[in-house]
Amino acid sequence: MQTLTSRPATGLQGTLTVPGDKSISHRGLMLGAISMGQTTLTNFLPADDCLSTLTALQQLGIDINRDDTTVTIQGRGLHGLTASAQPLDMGNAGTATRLMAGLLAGQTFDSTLVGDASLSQRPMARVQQPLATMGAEIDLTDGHLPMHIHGRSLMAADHYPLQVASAQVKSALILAAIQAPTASTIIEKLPTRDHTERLLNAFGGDVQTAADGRTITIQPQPKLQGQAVTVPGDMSSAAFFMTAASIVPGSNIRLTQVGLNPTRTGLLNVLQRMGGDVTVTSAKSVGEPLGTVTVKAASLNPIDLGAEDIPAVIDELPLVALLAATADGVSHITGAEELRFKETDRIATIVTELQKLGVAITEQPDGFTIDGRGDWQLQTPVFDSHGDHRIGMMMAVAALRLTETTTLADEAAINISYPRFFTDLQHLLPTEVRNA
Ligand SMILES: O=C(O)C1=C[C@@H](OP(=O)(O)O)[C@@H](O)[C@H](O)C1
Ligand SMILES: C=C(OP(=O)(O)O)C(=O)O
Repeated sequence: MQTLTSRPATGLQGTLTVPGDKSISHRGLMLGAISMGQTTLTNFLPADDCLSTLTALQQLGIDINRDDTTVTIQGRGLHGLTASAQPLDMGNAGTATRLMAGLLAGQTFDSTLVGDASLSQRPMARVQQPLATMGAEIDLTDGHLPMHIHGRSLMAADHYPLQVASAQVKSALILAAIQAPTASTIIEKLPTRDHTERLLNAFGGDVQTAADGRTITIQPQPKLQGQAVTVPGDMSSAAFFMTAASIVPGSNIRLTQVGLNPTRTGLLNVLQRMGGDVTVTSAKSVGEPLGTVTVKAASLNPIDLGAEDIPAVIDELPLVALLAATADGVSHITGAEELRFKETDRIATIVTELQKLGVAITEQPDGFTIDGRGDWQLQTPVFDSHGDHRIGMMMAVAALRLTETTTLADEAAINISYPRFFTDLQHLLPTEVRNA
């Protein structure tokens, strides 16, 4: 149980560099493993999810060394992985599981993937079914982990239309497609984060997205070469402080080296549309754009988001709910049913936790409606992450608006994506409330 910091007198102040991006850290490890020669990842995210990927790749015979946020991988090429004697434990990481499914489906050996209780409830048929059209043989238990992958030669994907707007499913297919004998084409439902495409091209692959933004062509059997990759700061981690600075009066913060890939900047757009005080300065980028984001407190307007807005803000929707809870008027979030398939059913957990603040939030099948008034009436001071890192951190940000003392149960879940979260938050607080 963690005691949360309540209303800091002068708001959040100062400059912070958030840790490396989780999505890019996973992908950097995997691509390093299947490239020839050495890959170095700088500013790698040493959080539980990425460490699950790192350990799994070691079990698959790859020599990987980590010194805090610097990782060195001795790649063995596209056909250099070897069978693991033990099941691969993917922990809590959906991204690691789905991407590994695509990567391992085309290998010459069998693999078994397991995970924790939350991951074992998450849908895996979404990768099994499209991979099966490429000839993959993957067994699930009722659509869930454990996953048994019978490695075999794959066929190309021929204009495969993705059924869900999911970068994880897209990336699984791309990692399978590079192992096929001929070129593959897949068609996204909506554009989603494109880190796999960018990184594969940086390692010597050839993945092209057509002008429609949805049709992706993958050339087979690339000769991938190890690279030096600097992982940009995680926009999804920066988002907690962007939200905190927006809703805590007096705040003025600067976040540096934040990844600004346009498929990830949905929260910046949301804040701008809500009347937030946000300034973005782009920096020189290598492969992935990055820059500095300055955020000051502002009074916010309500917002409506629909299906096409969702992918670029999918992991920030708990924060969108919190922002909407401070805006004067009714916000509608629709087309976000994917939230039900995350670490928790995030529609349910967002509603449960925000109702503890007295927020007028109503659950919908595909999102929620919030009548924000800003004058919350705390109903219960004990918040719960429900084992979901993003819900826990969202409630720690909410607590910054309150004058009452509150606590967070199951706060360890935060280690999944942001072990340094409370330290970084303290760094932005005026000295008199630090370590309160
Ligand atoms: O590809 C990725 O790295 C991720 C994609 C998203 O999932 P979906 O693509 O399944 O929506 C996101 O929620 C997750 O945190 C990371
Ligand atoms: C949904 C998330 O991650 P994953 O799907 O990789 O578990 C997340 O980080 O919010």
